[in-house]
Amino acid sequence: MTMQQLVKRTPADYRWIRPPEWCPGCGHFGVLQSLYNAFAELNLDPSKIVLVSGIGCSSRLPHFVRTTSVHAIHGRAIPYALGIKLANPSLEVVVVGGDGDLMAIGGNHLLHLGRRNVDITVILMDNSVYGLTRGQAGPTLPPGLKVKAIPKANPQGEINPLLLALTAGFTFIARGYSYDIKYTTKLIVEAIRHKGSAFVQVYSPCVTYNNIMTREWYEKRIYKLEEADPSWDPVVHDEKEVDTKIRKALDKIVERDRLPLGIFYKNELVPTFEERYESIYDPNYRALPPALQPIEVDGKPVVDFEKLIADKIL
Ligand SMILES: Cc1ncc(C[n+]2csc(CCOP(=O)(O)OP(=O)(O)O)c2C)c(N)n1
Ligand code: SF4
Ligand SMILES: [Mg+2]
Repeated sequence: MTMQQLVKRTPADYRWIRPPEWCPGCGHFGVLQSLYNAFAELNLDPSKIVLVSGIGCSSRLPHFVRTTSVHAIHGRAIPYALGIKLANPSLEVVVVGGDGDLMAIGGNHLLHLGRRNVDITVILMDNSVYGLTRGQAGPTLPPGLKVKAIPKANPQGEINPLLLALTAGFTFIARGYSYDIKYTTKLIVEAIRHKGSAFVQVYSPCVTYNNIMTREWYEKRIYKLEEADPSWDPVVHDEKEVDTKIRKALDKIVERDRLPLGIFYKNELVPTFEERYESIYDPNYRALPPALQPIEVDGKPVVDFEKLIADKIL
């Protein structure tokens, strides 16, 4: 057993000295606490976690956590996360962001993470508005709702993030609720443990700008899949079960009047991108990933750029 494994960390070990700067009561506090709890439960070494975000109130979260982090540009957290994970697959890479960041400007990147099944966890802090820029309609705001900052009812249709993630190919799909920290912690733990791309949508109300989808609004609608159906089993145990499990997940994901929470789908039988890359391109990829390879010897680059240019590889 290594020294790292002997250390038993607590949620406080992941708290950064800078206190969160969100409005009192904001749902994002619950996601932050759930993340501290999940990291502690998994006893992750803070220096091996990389949190990546874009721009938004939600995307400020990495500032409040004692890990390596990248507060990137709006909508581009996933490409940064992909680069980090592929350069050093031993890192635990977690993306956090809002519905604006991950579903609107960054929606395309989400699709391509799913189909690649890179071992990254994405946590969507969903409040259906652009909190940081004062409450405009976000892509998950249902049509017909009139939140504070828009002049009339929302004329646009909404994105169902779980439907998008499932069809994109994410192999772990779950939904939590930020004021239920214990439950959200459990989902985040499972998502990080999962081998492959994991997506967790957390309903995380904006108490300042979303005056419709409030705590009361959610608490009238949410329920837990496994409480409603004790036989609920989202795990694909055999490849023959894939279609049936996807259909069962879809049935629940499209519910609108009631909002199910829990794990909808989990399939670890799909190889990750890292596994495929290793078997097709480089059997030493994970043992000696790009981030651990020397880039120079005695001040000279290891790579012969002249040759690469001559070979038309660059
Ligand atoms: C390229 C670009 N376009 C637009 C913006 C303005 N902007 C900043 S945050 C944001 C959306 C934030 O909403 P969300 O991701 O849902 O986070 P929340 O604040 O609700 O937690 C927008 C549109 C920007 N910073 N950069
Ligand atoms: S504006 Fe909304 S999302 Fe942003 S901190 Fe305040 S309550 Fe939270
Ligand atoms: Mg938002």
